[in-house]
Amino acid sequence: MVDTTFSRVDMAKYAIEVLRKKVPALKVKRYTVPGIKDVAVAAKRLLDEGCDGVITLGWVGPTMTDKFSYLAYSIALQMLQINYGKHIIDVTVHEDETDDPRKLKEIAVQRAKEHAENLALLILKGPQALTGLAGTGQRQGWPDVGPL
Ligand SMILES: Cc1nc2c(=O)[nH]c(=O)nc-2n(C[C@H](O)[C@H](O)[C@H](O)CO)c1C
Repeated sequence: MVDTTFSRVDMAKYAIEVLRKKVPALKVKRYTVPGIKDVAVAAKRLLDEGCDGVITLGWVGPTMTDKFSYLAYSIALQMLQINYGKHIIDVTVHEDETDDPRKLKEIAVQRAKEHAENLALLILKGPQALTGLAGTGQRQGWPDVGPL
């Protein structure tokens, strides 16, 4: 699990909490860096140390500079997961998703928890772990939108 000091919510705390409760056998390593542009190398180091997958907990500020940083970060994570053949679940909260700070925290907590479970399932049960939910309009942090 890689998180940042830039983030305004300690998402890793909630992700670890849910994993401890639901999959206590899973061993979690945590690596905290200053910001999203420092995350890719941390994720690479965790994979080099033998982790089966990584969840990244990023926070993107509201300015255009922040958004460009996110683009660079996101491309780096895509390249890394392709090169390693292991999942890197990119949990990102965009600070402008809502103007309400309480709602923003709720989004961050919920997104981190739900994706931590997704990664745990993919690691422990493999490619069909989420197949039962395919096409169901799942959203993390916001209410699910449901199937059409
Ligand atoms: C502009 C900017 N925006 C963000 C952001 O939205 N989210 C984030 O986590 N970090 C940001 N940073 C910091 C960089 O990611 C990085 O930590 C520094 O450039 C040091 O390498 C920067 C510099």
